[in-house]
Amino acid sequence: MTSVAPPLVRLRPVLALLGPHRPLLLAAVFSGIAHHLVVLASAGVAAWVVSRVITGGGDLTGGLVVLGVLLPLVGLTPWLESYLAHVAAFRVLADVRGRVYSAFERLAPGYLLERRSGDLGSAAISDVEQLELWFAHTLSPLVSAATVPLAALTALGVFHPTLALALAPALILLATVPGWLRRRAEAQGAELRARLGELGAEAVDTLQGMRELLTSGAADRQIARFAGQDTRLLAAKLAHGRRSGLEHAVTNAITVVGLIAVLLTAALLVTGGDLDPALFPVAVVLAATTFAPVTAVVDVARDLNLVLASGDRIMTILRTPAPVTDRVTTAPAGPDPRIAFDAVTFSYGPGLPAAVSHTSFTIEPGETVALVGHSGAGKSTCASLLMRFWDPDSGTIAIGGHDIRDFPQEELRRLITLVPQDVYLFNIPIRDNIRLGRPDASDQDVIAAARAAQADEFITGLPDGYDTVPGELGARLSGGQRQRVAIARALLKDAPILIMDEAVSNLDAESEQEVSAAMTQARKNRTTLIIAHRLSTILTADRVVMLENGGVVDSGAHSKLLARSEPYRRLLATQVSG
Ligand SMILES: Nc1ncnc2c1ncn2[C@@H]1O[C@H](COP(=O)(O)OP(=O)(O)OP(=O)(O)O)[C@@H](O)[C@H]1O
Repeated sequence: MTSVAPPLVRLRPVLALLGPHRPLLLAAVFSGIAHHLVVLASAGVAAWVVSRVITGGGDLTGGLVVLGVLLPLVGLTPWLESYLAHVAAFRVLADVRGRVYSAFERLAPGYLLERRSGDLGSAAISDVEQLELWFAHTLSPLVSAATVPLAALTALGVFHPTLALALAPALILLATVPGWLRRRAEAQGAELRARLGELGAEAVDTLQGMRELLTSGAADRQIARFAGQDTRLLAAKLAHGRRSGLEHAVTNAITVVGLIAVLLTAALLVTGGDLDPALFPVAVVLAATTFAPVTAVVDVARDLNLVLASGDRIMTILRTPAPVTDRVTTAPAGPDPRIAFDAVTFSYGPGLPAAVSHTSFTIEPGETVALVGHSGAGKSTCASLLMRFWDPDSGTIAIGGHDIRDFPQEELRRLITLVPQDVYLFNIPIRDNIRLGRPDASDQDVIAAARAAQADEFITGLPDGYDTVPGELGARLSGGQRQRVAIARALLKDAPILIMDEAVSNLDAESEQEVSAAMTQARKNRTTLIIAHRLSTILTADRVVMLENGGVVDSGAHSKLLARSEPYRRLLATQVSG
């Protein structure tokens, strides 16, 4: 990702993420300024005391009392700065993480299909974490770096203006160091974050597809691919490190040259009789202390490119508009679960062919309609449109006579339950997986739903029964078992409309019988749309709607279609299993 906007413009939205935590960070900034001023003052006073001891002159009590007051503050103020800045940063990070997760939900599933999940995971976790550098370690030092040197220059100027003039060039030069290689640094930051995201995505892909990799003998190739990406990440890190090291070296050199300049100037002023010798150590200590906050900022600024890149990646997610938005806040009262597609046309993006074209069909309350068609005919798209994952380009979909856009999405999805083909089980106990759509359901209700879905018997046979954790992606359960858990989930949610995407993969005869019994149970008293791949399912449907190239070619009872439609007979012969 290349960005042409200057860093301050790009950091502004990142700053806005502070939100209600602004006062906390402001308190950290004040503590930071106080810390540097206290260090400056105590170093100055200490140098003054030392020079009085060396020159053997006068009463030290006043200086020692001031030191006695300042020294505890030297310890307290940085602790306070660090504590407050970290509390603010961690709170902001928690907020931003919440906003990124909400954005995932808002953008699902369209945007998520276009991006790799490992890369999105990296944005949600490590990019957000990267912002800590900005909120906890950059903002406060940045303000201190701007204010403290001014105080030191003023003090030196009071001793002798030439001292301030000797220090100023080094300070100004130091402040410009992050700008020297800015473009290169930003490109490196973007590259590094992108490579990290890519590697995360590859790792997730590899783990998810491990079975396929092993069975196709492609594991070695994948390892080589992974190693290739790792090498690219290493190259990006080395480039970042080289530039960062160069900046560090330059910063050190400028600091030393600046100190020598003040030392020499002060020495010349003392020998020329223009500066009180007692002020010599004070001037040198002041100059040395002044560099600390500036170099601290230059040090963190070396990694600011990573913050900018992470901020860009996060803002891209937060700013992407949702594919569907709510236009109402309340749903129509108690709609009949009658579904009507009316001349619906939809394509997945500009320039792409219509996935569904002028499609019209209805499902009466309590009726089961089997949606059939060749692969790519538009069956899943119809189901996605009914759940408003996308809105049609033209035409309407209505439930109980109300356009589905007249329901808030949450209310609409409360009316519908989906049993997908590829059931996703979370790595939490089976009982909580079943409870997903109704978290307040009692254990008895969970068990009743599992019984109705023919799942209770196998669940109670598992080592931990309903407390068994099904493993990542439900890996410890068979396909038929996962489907029955999903049906139990649907039964427990008890929505009036059911969408089922029947599994294409072959289940063994026993599993198939159990899944089909569970499906029959789930369909009772519900308006059901089944994306059907089996004749046995089609036979139990009240009506069949056949799609071809996104449009309805025929609909009616199976027996009638069988008698009158050649495309339907061909479909049954080639695509539908027994
Ligand atoms: N996310 C997407 N982006 C772009 N095109 C898509 C997307 N999903 C589906 N399509 C395209 O839309 C068309 C309809 O796909 P859809 O998944 O609805 O068909 P289907 O009948 O459900 O097929 P299958 O039985 O194979 O699942 C196909 O041409 C497909 O390539």
